[in-house]
Amino acid sequence: MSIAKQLKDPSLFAELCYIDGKWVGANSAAIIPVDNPATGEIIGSVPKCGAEETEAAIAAADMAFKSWRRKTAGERAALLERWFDLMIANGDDLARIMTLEQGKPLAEARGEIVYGASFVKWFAEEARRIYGETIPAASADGRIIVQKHPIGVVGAITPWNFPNAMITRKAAPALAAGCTIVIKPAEFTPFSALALGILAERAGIPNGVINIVTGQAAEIGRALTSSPVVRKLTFTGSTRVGKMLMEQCAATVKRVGLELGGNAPFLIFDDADLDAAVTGVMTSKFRNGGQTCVCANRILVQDGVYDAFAEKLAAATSKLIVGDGLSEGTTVGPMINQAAIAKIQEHVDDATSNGAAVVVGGGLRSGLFYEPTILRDATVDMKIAKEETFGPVAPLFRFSTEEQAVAMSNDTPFGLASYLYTQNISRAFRVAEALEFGMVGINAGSVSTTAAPFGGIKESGLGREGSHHGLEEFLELKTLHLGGI
Ligand SMILES: NC(=O)c1ccc[n+]([C@@H]2O[C@H](COP(=O)([O-])OP(=O)(O)OC[C@H]3O[C@@H](n4cnc5c(N)ncnc54)[C@H](O)[C@@H]3O)[C@@H](O)[C@H]2O)c1
Ligand SMILES: O=C[C@H](O)CS(=O)(=O)O
Repeated sequence: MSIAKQLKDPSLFAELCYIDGKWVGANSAAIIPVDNPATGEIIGSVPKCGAEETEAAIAAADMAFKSWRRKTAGERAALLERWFDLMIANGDDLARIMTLEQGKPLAEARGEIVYGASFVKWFAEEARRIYGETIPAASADGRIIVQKHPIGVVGAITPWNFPNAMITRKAAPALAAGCTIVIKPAEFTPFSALALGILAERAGIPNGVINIVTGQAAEIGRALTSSPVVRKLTFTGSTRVGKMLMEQCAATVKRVGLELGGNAPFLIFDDADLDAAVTGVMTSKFRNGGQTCVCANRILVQDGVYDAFAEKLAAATSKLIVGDGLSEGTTVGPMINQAAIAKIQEHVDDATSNGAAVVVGGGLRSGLFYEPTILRDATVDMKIAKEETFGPVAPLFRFSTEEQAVAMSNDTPFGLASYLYTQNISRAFRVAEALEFGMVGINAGSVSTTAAPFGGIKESGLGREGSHHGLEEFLELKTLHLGGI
């Protein structure tokens, strides 16, 4: 059945791009089919745009910037509030679109819609708090005033794993700051993005303020990064592509915001509350089938609780229900594509051929459905220790001392999220401060919330999203010097 027929409001399903307030196809009329990873069925198509259409979107965003930046913070906030209200009101349809194109269980998709919308609400409120500064000058009659201005037209490139929230976490602060935006969603999940465009239009956000271009990633990316009009590129996705885009942005000295890959360690000490730690791992590891940048990738367990923890985690994992995200009770949906399955299997095969033992799962069930898997006796030389698996596989590593656990954790070029479970408050702070990661969950399996800065260090990225820090990323400081210095 077509997506539209499954929606309360079929008009939320768009198969065209949104440029300058108009719904348009590619200039060449070429399209890209989009499938449902749970069934393999083609569920629609989107325009296969390239440089020309992206340049048109940039020009529209540039024109709209002139008037959008001049709106009062209250006016921008009111439009964002209306966009938020429409997301919440249409939450069921947005969630269904997401599950159909991305695969995650419907309950998780609903959760993402609320999470995604929360950024719009948050930054609508923050728009009113873009304060400047006055600084005492060196001379008695001098004055120094610091103003904050929107950076300009923003290019945003987003991934498939969170097709709604990764867009709103960028677009909402950009618009709140007075910027306009050109968004290129992932080719696997364009319909969630386009539905957000429909709701932005209905909210009355002016033409050209939000533009959404689907199509050829490299060509659209190149048009965004090479344009002198685009003053900031914000990207969420793999470290490989992020590095390439950063290089491309150098020619026009754009500001870059990069939310890249992770390799999160999850430390469980002998003194941890083991049941709480199991709950934490289940939340962190299996959300979105393990396809989350902050997912626990390496689970490090201290000697004294290793066996007990492995047993408890295996029992909890065995209760997960793999299936179509639309089926009642499903807790783990399909992986996004064959390449994802191949990488997961490669990691499991490499681990087992080097001494790891499968406790639960370990293989493909059918189609793109991979079994939730627990591996014991994982070691640091395995691929699974070095790369992001991005699937429902939990490898258990063993450690003896706190120092060893910290060293193992930090032995990665990535630095996004990390987690630790202990009941010793001194250890909690000591270890958290020694972990080289942008975020640390202490007795917490989740670090994702609107109010907190989200982002990584090292090769996991640059800049922060969410929180009041997320707004600063879209603002430039301008210093006015009055009188003598
Ligand atoms: N740090 C974070 O906040 C965060 C959040 C979500 C995902 N991620 C990371 O994203 C990765 C998974 O996402 P993915 O597979 O979609 O990543 P990806 O890098 O393949 O794709 C991300 C986006 O970049 C586009 N893209 C691909 N090649 C491009 C090119 N040459 N030029 C311009 N754009 C290009 C894609 O079309 C997509 O829109 C994982 O590594 C995950 O950890 C990070
Ligand atoms: O994939 C990583 C995202 O940032 C998702 S979330 O913000 O942690 O939900």
